[in-house]
Amino acid sequence: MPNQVKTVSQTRVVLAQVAMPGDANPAGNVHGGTIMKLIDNAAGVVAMRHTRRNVVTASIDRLDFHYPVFVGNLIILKACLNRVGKTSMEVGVRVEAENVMTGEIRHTASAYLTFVALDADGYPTNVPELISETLEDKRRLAEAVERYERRRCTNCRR
Ligand SMILES: CCCCCCCCCCCCCCCC(=O)SCCNC(=O)CCNC(=O)[C@H](O)C(C)(C)COP(=O)(O)OP(=O)(O)OC[C@H]1O[C@@H](n2cnc3c(N)ncnc32)[C@H](O)[C@@H]1OP(=O)(O)O
Repeated sequence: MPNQVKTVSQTRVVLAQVAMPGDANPAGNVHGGTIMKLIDNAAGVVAMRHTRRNVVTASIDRLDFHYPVFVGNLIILKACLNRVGKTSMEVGVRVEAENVMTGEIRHTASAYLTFVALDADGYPTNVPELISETLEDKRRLAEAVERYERRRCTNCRR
């Protein structure tokens, strides 16, 4: 049912993956590009669950890595839909790294991604409405609207 209205909680995902030696950069920490791909996948699943359509990543906002992720850490990605436009959606992703031996969890990165839903011919198509139910959902929506306005202003100056 592609056009069915959905709540934020209906599409949120938590993905977890153990960081393996093959994920490491030459310094032995997890490669930033590996984390970026996981972020794109987690956010993409949320956008697909909301639309039940093919989606493409249109943009990724500034991405800061606060702490290194080490091989053996459990990488946990928490993603949810913040805002929908006409054919686009903003998904927020929080990345945590858990040391499974000690239980220590560190917030290592956050990112905001915009996805566009495509119809069967590959053209942008309308996305379902989003219901922001909780106070947290509403705060995220308000912040997403601010980011959308900022992006629009930046694009206008080009
Ligand atoms: C076999 C199946 C199994 C499936 C089960 C597995 C599930 C596993 C899931 C994994 C999920 C992975 C997810 C990875 C997804 C990729 O990796 S996609 C690859 C990288 N991305 C691309 O190649 C996209 C290339 N770009 C494009 O195709 C086009 O520029 C776009 C993004 C479709 C936009 O097209 P356009 O003609 O510019 O569209 P336009 O009508 O002007 O704008 C449409 C909307 O996009 C917005 N927009 C356009 N550009 C931007 C921008 N730069 N920034 C923000 N918003 C923008 C507009 O504001 C507008 O928003 P609305 O007002 O409608 O809400």
